[in-house]
Amino acid sequence: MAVTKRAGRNRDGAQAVPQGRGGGGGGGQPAIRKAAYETGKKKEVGVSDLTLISKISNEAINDNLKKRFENGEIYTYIGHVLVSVNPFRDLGIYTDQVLQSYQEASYYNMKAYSENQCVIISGESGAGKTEAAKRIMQYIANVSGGKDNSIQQIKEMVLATNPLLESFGNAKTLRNNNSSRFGKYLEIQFNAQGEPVGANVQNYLLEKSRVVGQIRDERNFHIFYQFTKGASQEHRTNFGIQQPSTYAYTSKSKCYDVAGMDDVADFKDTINAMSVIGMTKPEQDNLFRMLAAILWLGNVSYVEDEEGNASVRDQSVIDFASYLLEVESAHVNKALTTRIIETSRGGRRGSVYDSPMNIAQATASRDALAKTIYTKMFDWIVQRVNQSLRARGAAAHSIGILDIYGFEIFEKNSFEQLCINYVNEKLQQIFIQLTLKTEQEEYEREQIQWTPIKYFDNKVVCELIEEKRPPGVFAALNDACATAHADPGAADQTFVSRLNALSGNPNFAPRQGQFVIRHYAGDVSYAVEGMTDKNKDLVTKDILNLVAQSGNDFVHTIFPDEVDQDNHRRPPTAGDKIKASANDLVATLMKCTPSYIRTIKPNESKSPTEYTDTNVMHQIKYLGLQENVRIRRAGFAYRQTFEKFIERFYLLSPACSS
Ligand SMILES: Nc1ncnc2c1ncn2[C@@H]1O[C@H](COP(=O)(O)OP(=O)(O)OP(=O)(O)O)[C@@H](O)[C@H]1O
Repeated sequence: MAVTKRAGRNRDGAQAVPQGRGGGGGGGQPAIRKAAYETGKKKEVGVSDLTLISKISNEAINDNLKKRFENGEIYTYIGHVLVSVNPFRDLGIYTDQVLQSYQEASYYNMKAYSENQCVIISGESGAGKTEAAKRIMQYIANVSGGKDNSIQQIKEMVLATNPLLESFGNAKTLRNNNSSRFGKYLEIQFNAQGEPVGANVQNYLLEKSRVVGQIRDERNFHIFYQFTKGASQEHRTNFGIQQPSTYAYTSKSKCYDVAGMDDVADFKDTINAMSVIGMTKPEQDNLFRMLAAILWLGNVSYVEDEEGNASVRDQSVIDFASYLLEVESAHVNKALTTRIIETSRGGRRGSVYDSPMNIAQATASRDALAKTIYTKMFDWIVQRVNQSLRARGAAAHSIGILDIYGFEIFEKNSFEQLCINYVNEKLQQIFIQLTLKTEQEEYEREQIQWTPIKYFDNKVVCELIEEKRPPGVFAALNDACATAHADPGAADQTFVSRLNALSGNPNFAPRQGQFVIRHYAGDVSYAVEGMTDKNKDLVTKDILNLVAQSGNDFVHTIFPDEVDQDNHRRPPTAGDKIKASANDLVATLMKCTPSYIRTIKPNESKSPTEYTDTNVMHQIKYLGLQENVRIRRAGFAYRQTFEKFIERFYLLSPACSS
């Protein structure tokens, strides 16, 4: 957490005089102000700020973090950057009393300097980003005053977004039992007195493929288990809800429970969070009805008829899904076994007819419907949260907290990992730009004597993925989607041939059916199969026709006026969307004063005692901590524009004393 122990010296805990070289500050802003002295009784283990270590090396940083970790000290600074090592246990340090004794840099700076702030939390999957984000929210709620009812209500709602969005957007993965499968930028708006008056959530790319399948020992989104285990009798009767083993979408990976997680209790928290946010019972029922529809759609299976076409195995399953979606069962049957084909002649539209699908195509179309409903529902939840959190009164400033899915490498990596890792590259790029690059450039510009400190600039990897010309990975994918039309296998092949153009790139290597990207955090091998299909991300005409016939108002709400499919301009692909939102995010973050939290995962076993040197060393290296320490140590601890310096310290001038 970007929080420092409050110093005893000044009333507000601020250090009145700028330090000399080599301490806190940095990033061009006095982001975190360090304590003048430790007020706690505990003896400091190692150094609490890595700029103070005697010798700068990856090994020395590791030794220091390890010593502190083993002593229950998970937070260590590098000037204004906070390094946090996941303790995998409750340290009992987040009590109200402890929170009150701390001073969080972004909140303080927002009030003191009237600047919008952002906290960028990064680190690999399971390193502790979401927990850190929650602690910051808890801290802000704790110290931001406001006895007023509406302020209290905003605080409660902001905190309630966590259990709600986690239920629908988090899942157990091999790397993390509560892994965020979507990205989130929460912006809390404050009035001139520093009281929260509203908030806004921006969500990024939900991993929707998880709705219809998970690998062994992973689960679907938490909500599916919460609902099936904890549903009320009313929902069980009306929506046909049984235990998770009943449904293909929650039983294929044979993983129903997560150690330390109580789905039934969590379900109560989810419902409670919905109520706090202001979701009415009918609104909640709408969501549960859609969840039930998804679960029952997953149970639709097919047999092959004499012509090799897919035919529904058990009509009663379709009938029940149709009842939930409020669509005639014949329409669902048709949408899941045939597809609309449109002929064109000489660029003109020809005739339209239904073509039967084989089992693989029918299964894909069933899954597409389930995934689409879930994504639309998730977007609706975020919108609904934003509607309730709309600012009451004038917002003067804001603090944004970015908690995005962490960098991940699995045995098999697909389009989802490419997008997740791409966003992580973009965040690393911001960190490099603002902490390693700009500062050195500034010294050079101001002709301050400076020995350049080398670091790996991952800009080249961002370009490899996102450049239009020469075409990067996303452009190659788009190109393949545009040229190879309906057959996904052919599109994947075209993609492979387009990728060949990248083979000279040192951060790229084509492999048989795969390609490797040398990311800042490690080499990842991506499987080509299915990538173009995922990139296309089309809501098919068949699905749109189906939902258009629904008698359920909520279905129409989540599928508002869909893209005009007759418009022949290519709709944005999933790659286009993630690229655009990642670049918007970067632009938003660049407008704020940043604080950074670099989270570290000490072991793979999620053990509270194990500290695996090789794992941590790898993270220390790719996070660029050593370079960060070098620059912070050699650079000026306090760097501020003259205007802001005056604004902050004019009272100390003798000229102001009379
Ligand atoms: N400060 C902390 N105190 C106690 N436990 C923690 C702390 N931070 C993380 N954990 C434990 O580690 C788990 C993983 O942390 P978290 O979900 O925050 O990781 P993440 O970086 O957000 O991962 P992902 O990218 O997969 O979403 C938590 O569920 C919790 O059990």
